[in-house]
Amino acid sequence: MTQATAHGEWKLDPGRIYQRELRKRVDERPAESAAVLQRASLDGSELVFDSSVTRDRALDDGVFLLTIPDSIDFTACDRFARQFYTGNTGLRYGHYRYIDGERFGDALLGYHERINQIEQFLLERRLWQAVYPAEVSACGIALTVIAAHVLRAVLKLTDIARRDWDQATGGCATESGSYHLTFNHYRPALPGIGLSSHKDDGFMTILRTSSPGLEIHRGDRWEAVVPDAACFVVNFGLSMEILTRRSSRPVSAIMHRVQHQTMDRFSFGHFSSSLCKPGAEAGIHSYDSARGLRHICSSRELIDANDVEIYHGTRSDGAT
Ligand SMILES: O=C(O)CCC(=O)C(=O)O
Ligand SMILES: [Fe+2]
Repeated sequence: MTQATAHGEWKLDPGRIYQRELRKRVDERPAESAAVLQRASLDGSELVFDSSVTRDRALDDGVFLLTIPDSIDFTACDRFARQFYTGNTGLRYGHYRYIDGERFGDALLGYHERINQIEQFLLERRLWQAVYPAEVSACGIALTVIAAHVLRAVLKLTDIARRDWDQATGGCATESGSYHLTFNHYRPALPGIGLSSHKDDGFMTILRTSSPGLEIHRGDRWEAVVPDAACFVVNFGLSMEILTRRSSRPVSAIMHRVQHQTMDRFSFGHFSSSLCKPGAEAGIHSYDSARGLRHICSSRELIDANDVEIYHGTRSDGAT
C-alpha cells in the first residue's frame, strides 16, 4: 500500500505515493511468465465469477478479465485507436491528432504525446458528445454502465453502507462520477518503455488491449497479460485501494506497465473516477469499518500527484 500515517490512515504525500512499493516501480526485470487472470462476466447487472475464491483472488490481485458483453460493438473504438494519431485527413478519424489540450483548456485532454512511447487521445465524459464521433461516444456511454455494474458489485462486498456509496465513490456508484475514454498508440520509433509502471488513479479501468505488451506486477514479479479479444482487462486503481483498505474487503490497485514496443500498438480504456470537473469536486475518501468515511484529498490532487510521480519518479528522501 502507499503512504499511511501512524494510525494507518492514508494521506497524500506528493512525490511519495509509491514510496512503499518503490521496489515494484523500479523493478526493470522482464516479465517471467504469462499472467493467469481470474475471469468474470456480467449477467444483466450482476458480476459473476466461477466461485467466491476466484472473486476474492481477483480483488486481492486488483485485476481480472471481463467477458465483453455481446450487446456492444467496439469496432469503431478499435478503428479510432488505429487512426487518431495519424493526422491523415483521408481517414475517418485521422484529424483527431489536431484536436489538443488548447481547445479544452487542459493539457491532458485531446491529443497529446507523453514522454514514454505512448501518445493518447483523452476526453472526459462531458465532452464526448460534442467531440467524439457518435459511434465512439455511444461505446463510452455503454462502458460507463458496465463500470457502474462492476463497481456496485465490489461495493456490495465491503461493509460500506449503501447510503454512503455515492459519497465514497465521488458519484461513480450512480454513474455520476468523472469518466474518461482514452485511446492509446505506442510509437515504435521511440526508444524506451511503452508506458512506465504505475497504478491508475481512479476506482477502476476497463481496458481493451488486443496486442501483447501489458504487464502486471504480482507476487514480486512481472507477468505478461495475454490479450484475449473476447475480454476487457478490468483493473482497480488508487481511489479504490484508498477507499477500501480499512474496510472489511480491501481491494488492491494493481501496478502495471507496457513493455517497449517494436511495432505499432493500440489500446483504449475507460476510467471511472471521483467527480472532478471545473467547479465541482467530490474528493477522495477512505472508509474505516470503525470510523466511517474520511475525506483524504481532492480528486485533482490525486490525479496530478500520480501523473507527476509516474513520469518524474518517486522521491527517495527518507524512510517511510
Ligand atoms: O495500453 C495498455 O495496455 C495499458 C494502458 C494503461 O495502463 C493506461 O492507459 O493507464
Ligand atoms: Fe494504466
